[in-house]
Amino acid sequence: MKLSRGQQGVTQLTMFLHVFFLLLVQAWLTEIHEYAQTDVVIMLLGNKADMSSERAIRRDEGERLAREYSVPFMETSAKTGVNVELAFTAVAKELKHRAVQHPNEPKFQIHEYIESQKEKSGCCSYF
Ligand SMILES: Nc1nc2c(ncn2[C@@H]2O[C@H](COP(=O)(O)OP(=O)(O)OP(=O)(O)O)[C@@H](O)[C@H]2O)c(=O)[nH]1
Repeated sequence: MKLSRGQQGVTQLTMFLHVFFLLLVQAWLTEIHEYAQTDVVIMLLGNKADMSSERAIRRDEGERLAREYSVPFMETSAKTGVNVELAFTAVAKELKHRAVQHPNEPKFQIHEYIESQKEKSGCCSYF
């Protein structure tokens, strides 16, 4: 199939933005690891999950980044609300457990919590 110059331009721009966004997320995660306090809670969210065909970063790429930086990953949608509450609840629970951890209590596992609570409707989480 032969693409017109306009189509080629759009394809090149899409590829450029794709690489740009991936590098941007990597840079953010690197900076957080480098400069934030060691006890900071980091979570990678892929928003606009309802627009799966138009996403800038694919789910498997989000999962790969999350694995690389050892952070939980979920896809969310501000439009449908999928996994939005869970993202906040998971971070809140992690912070609460850190603040009031009792010696005999098992450590709160944010990844397991997300796995058990996430909405399955075409969405995901990964650690
Ligand atoms: N369909 C859909 N639209 C969204 C979602 N989240 C935000 N938007 C819309 O995307 C547009 C940009 O949203 P902003 O919150 O301003 O985000 P931004 O970071 O400034 O811009 P983006 O690069 O588009 O994310 C607005 O029109 C929002 O209503 C989502 O989960 N699903």
